[in-house]
Amino acid sequence: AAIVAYPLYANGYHLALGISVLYFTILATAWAMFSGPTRYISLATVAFFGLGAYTAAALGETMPWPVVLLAAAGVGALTAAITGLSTLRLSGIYFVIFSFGLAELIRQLVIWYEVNIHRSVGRYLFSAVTQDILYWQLLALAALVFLTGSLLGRSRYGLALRAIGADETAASHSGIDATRVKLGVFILSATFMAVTGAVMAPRWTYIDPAIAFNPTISFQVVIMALLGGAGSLFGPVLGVIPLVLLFEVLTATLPNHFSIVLGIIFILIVMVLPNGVIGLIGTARRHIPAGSAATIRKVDTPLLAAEGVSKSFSGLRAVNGVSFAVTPGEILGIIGPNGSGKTTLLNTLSGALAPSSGTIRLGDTVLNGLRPYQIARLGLARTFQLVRVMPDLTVAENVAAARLFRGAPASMRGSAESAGDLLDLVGLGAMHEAPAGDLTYIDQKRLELARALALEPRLVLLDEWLAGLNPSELETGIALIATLRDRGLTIIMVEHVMDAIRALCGHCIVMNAGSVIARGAPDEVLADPKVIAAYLGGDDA
Ligand SMILES: Nc1ncnc2c1ncn2[C@@H]1O[C@H](COP(=O)(O)OP(=O)(O)OP(=O)(O)O)[C@@H](O)[C@H]1O
Repeated sequence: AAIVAYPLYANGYHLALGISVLYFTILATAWAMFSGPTRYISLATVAFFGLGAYTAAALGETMPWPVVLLAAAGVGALTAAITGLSTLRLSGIYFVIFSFGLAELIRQLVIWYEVNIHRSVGRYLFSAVTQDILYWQLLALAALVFLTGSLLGRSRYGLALRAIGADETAASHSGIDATRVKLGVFILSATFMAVTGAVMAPRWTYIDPAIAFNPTISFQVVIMALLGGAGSLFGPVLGVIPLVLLFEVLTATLPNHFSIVLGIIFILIVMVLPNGVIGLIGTARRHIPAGSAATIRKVDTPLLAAEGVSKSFSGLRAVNGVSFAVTPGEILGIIGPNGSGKTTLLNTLSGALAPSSGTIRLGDTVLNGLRPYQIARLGLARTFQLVRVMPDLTVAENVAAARLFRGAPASMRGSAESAGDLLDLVGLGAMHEAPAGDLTYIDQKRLELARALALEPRLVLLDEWLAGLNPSELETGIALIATLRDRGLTIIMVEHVMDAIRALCGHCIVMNAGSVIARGAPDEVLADPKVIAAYLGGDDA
């Protein structure tokens, strides 16, 4: 009530401060909605904010205010969709540079438009909006951004975003369409920024590109979100309040050194408070969204067939015309010396690499040209030779991430129980709430398997899943794979542990220099002189 009634008892200066707190709260929360979980550090905030302000300046005097706000939302969303589609494949520093460049590009385009079409660089916006009304509009928008952030965090998209931030490759192979999820939330976040710009526009009366597209706004928003903690919904607001007050003091006392102080504050925050103030208070309770129940289905139709699959890397033919088929319930072994193309072959099956030629079919579906998340959703799961878990997510969340986009959502309880069943199955029953990054190497491998199984796969690709296990762990691991086969799961395993190949595989193929040199029962192929020669000539000798 005190916050809502604030304009009634605050003086003009305090109301202006309240407005600054509110608009930075919206911008920082909207920024953290996308950049917090994905860790794509965007400096494009002011691009959307400025577009919103300009939309209001252009339409504000001729159209009803709700229509102006809707138009600003539309312009922000459309710009985010166009730029996001082309650039959200970038990550790390490339994305940061792009986002900074985007703000400058849009500023230059607006200047060009104003000079050449509108024939005047600035615009006046005379509106009946008083400071009180502006404050209440921002308050309503802040409530909406928190509500949206809360719903997003609870939805499967919230966990999907965090999975993408933790390991985008693993997320894609768990059935998450990373590009679409990132784009959707980028657009949502940009829409809030644009509407904030429109709501703020009447405050200035006169708007020109230097005001509306002031790059300092983007940096301030990043600093505020990081100080508070970009990883949680209410983190950014904890950074906004002290920094708005500090910037107020700095602008009054050190107007010429403002940028230097801003830079120093930024460095201090990153060094001293990498997880923000909220990180000091404690990790916010995380939510495991609903997924579909994970049970392993028995399938009777022929499963995977590769015909003449090749993959070349700039002249090197890593996989050369490989053909094989896997029948349901079978474990196919792929063996061969180091560098013979086994992992590359698995990568073509799972969509991580597009084959240069040949056809791969899962059931009746041709997999060529499909993206990893599409193949994962068809029921082809995988583990990685170099283990890939999503380290900041808990063990249970890692498993839940793989169920987000499989089938109809189940109730929260049903979902959690099935995650528990899977974790029990792989021997991680007691570790649900542990961060995956804290697990031992072996336990991370188990978690990868549980995550693969959470996709309800028809086929699982295991890339040296048994490597590095001690003899008793190996025995347990072999028994676990046998259990999965007995439940009807089909498995392709690349393995150097020959005892496991003998114990588990009905058939195997032997690769050397990209080609299949032998195929058949393990004992037969391992006695084949060609195979012995390949191993003796290879790095394993
Ligand atoms: N992305 C890539 N770019 C260029 N060459 C690659 C790439 N990936 C693999 N190769 C090359 O392709 C060949 C096959 O590699 P691959 O990793 O598939 O072999 P492997 O049989 O899985 O080996 P290992 O048993 O050591 O894992 C190697 O010569 C490797 O250097």
